[in-house]
This record gives sequence, structure tokens and C-alpha cells, in this order.
Amino acid sequence: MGNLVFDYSKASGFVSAEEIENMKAAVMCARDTLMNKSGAGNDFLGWIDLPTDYDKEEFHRIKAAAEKIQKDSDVLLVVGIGGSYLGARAAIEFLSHSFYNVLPKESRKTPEIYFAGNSISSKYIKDLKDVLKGKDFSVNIISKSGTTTEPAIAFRVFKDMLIEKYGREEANKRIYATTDKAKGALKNLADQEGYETFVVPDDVGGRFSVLTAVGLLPIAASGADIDRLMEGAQAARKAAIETPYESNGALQYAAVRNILLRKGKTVEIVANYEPSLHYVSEWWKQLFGESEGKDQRGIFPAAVDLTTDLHSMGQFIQDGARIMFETVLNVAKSPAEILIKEEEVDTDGMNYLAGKSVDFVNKSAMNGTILAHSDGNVPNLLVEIPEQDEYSLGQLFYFFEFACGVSGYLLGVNPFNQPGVESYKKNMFALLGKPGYEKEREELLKRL
Ligand SMILES: O=P(O)(O)OC[C@H]1O[C@H](O)[C@H](O)[C@@H](O)[C@@H]1O
Repeated sequence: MGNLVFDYSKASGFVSAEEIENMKAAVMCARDTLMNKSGAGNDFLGWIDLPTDYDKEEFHRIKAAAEKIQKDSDVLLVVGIGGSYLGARAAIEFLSHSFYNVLPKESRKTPEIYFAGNSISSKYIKDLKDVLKGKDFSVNIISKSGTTTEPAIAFRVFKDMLIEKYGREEANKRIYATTDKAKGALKNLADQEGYETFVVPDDVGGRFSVLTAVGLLPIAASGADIDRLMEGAQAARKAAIETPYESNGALQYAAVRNILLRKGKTVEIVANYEPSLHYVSEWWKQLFGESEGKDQRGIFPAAVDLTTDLHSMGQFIQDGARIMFETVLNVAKSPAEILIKEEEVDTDGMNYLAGKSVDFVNKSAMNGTILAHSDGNVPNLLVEIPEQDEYSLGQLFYFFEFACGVSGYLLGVNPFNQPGVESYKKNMFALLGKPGYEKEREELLKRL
């Protein structure tokens, strides 16, 4: 039950202790703005207290719904996009077997979990329908607004499939809607049809919602321990709020990335060394991208999966335009130990590794890469995740959320809105002929 650690010691050649100290006043001011709820976007700060102050009755219902799904469904389909998708996927991939969906049912006892409504791909929908054929399934439709195009389209398709298979009454018992508590298209439909509903709180934006029903229901359905997840988040909240600046990981991460930005490092690459962290990086990208990328400012959040991408993007990171810094996500203790065996004939030259674990090789690759990239003028920061378990993940989610709020205020933006995402939607609606967009449609068609 270790604690998450943020370590910038390997970047000391780029950011000195004095510079960190010089940022203290600004960071503490940003932190106070967040905690006192006195800054822009302050009606979206419900996530700050979520780990301690959550709806216990709903938490209980989430567990009950997860159990029902586990009992009556071979598959759970999670329909959502952005903040209504990435947290659950990040958690499930981080916590589950790497080949979760194809494990024999007897050894898993929880449903296969697929995600839909996160693209507008006909092929993806069709292929997923094939997977569902002959299987008992349930749908968790997640949308705060209830009107987002991608999940709304996918939901129509899979709701129809449920009705066709089970009839309307039983289908309605297999649909779980996570949405606004009182208003919106999805809430209205849920009330009308009698779906069980869960709430995206008013004061929690999508990208900060993983510790609400948005993330918790699919995560619980996968068999993960959501109590431990919340406990981890509680520990990180306490650390973020109570630890002095000098040893506060979240505040220091916010400070360091803003120092680096001011030195021209406009791209942050999150690097993991475990394939099961791929979607943690995707979740992180939305968190920081939507929070900070506005008013022509921000750090572009990118991600690589290593060592995989060392054989592709590695060249650029080592040697290309010097615009980036790197934040390594390191799982300190691997959940699996595989030992490398000696072979009689050492054709591939790997015998020198005989007796060593695969994780030892992975960690050596990581340590070597951190130093190589640092030598190539890419400052390397490190987030040490104690274990690949719920408690560590709860800490990780909260650590990044808190750092993001502080970092956004340091940058001088409102970290809790996302006005930029509307532009493409407006154009898409106009081109689709949505009523009310006639004038825009004419203008756009001329340009195509
Ligand atoms: O939950 P929803 O209302 O469907 O929104 C899902 C996502 O789509 C929007 O376009 C925003 O960019 C995201 O911040 C949001 O998480």
C-alpha cells in the first residue's frame, strides 16, 4: 500500500531547486484559488471533495447494479465518449488481465466489456454487433449532456438490438443511464422508459468524473474494488491538500511543467512502459488537453507507449525538434514475474540475461531511456505508481486532477471549460442539415 511519488530529480539540469522555490508564491496562489473556489470555472470543482464526499447511497446502488450485470450478462457495453469513456477504460485496462475479454468465462466471472460511441465508425458498430450475437448483454449509456452525437448514435443501434432480443420491458432493465440528475435528453428518456439512472454531478466536468458513477459502474462491473479506488483517491487528496509545497508532488508537478513551458517546452509526452497503461495516458491527454489548451496557450499533451514506440517515435524524442519534456509513468512493482531462461545455443545473444526477470529488462530500458532522453535535452519527470492496483490508481487519478487544476490557474486559463470543442460540432451539425444551422450550412458548402 505505497504512496505515489513525483520525482523531478532527473530534470535538475533543466529546472533548479531555486526555480521551484521561486514558483512557490504563484503555485500557492493558484492552489488557494482552487481550494477557495474563487477562480474561473469555480462551479465545476465538485471533484475536489469527491473521494470523501460522495453519494454513499448511489455508491451502494452502483455495486448492486454491477453485481446484476455480472450475473445476467456475458457482455457489458459501455457507450460514451471523452470524459464519459476514458476514465472507465483507463481503469479497466490498468486493473484487469491484459486479455480480459478473451479469457474463458469460468476463470473471469465478470462480463466481457466493450466500448462504443467513441467514434462514428460504421465498421466498428457492425463488428461489435457481430460480437454481441447470441450473447446476453447490458448497456451502460453515459453522457452528461445526453446529446453528444457519437454515443447517441451508438445507443440507438444497441438499444434496438436489446429490444429485438429481449423485448422492451426486459431491455429497459438492461440499460443503465449515467447522466444529469434532472435534465437532458437522456434523463428524460430514462425516466420515460424506467432505466436505472446514475448521476453525473452538476459540479463535476466530464474529464474529472472518473470517480463518479461515470467511471465507477463499468469499473465495478469488471470486478475491480471501487472502495479501494476511492481510498487511494482519499490518500492522494490528503497529500495534495495537506502536504507543504516543498514535498507536495502535485504542486511540484504543476510548478515544474509551467517552468518548462516558459522555457519553450510546449509539448509534454507521457510515457508508459506497460501496455495496460495506454488508456491512462489517453485519459491524461483529455484531462490536460481540454483543461489547458485554450486562449492560444497550453502544453500539447502527447503520449507514447514504451518500449514499443522507442522503435518509432524514439528517434524524434531523442533527436528531433527540442520542444518537449517527458513524464514517465513507472509501475514500481510489476504484478507478474517472468524469468528469462538460458538456451543451449545462444543464437540471439540473450543468454547474458538468463535468470533475470523480464521486468528487470523493462526497468533497465526505462532507466537507460530516461538518461538518454535527458542527454538529448528532453527533461524527464517521473511519476512512480506503487502497484498496479485500485489503491494506486485512485491516487494517480486524483494526483493528476489536482495538479491539472493548479497548473491551469498558473497558466492563467479557466481549466474547467472547453469552448473549443464546439467549433467542429457546429460545422458537423450544419453539414448534416440539423435544423437551425441552415445559414452556416450554405457558407460551409461553398468552402468544401
Ligand atoms: O458526457 P457528454 O455530455 O456526452 O460529453 C462527452 C465529452 O464530449 C464533449 O464534446 C467534451 O469535449 C468532453 O469534455 C466530454 O467529456
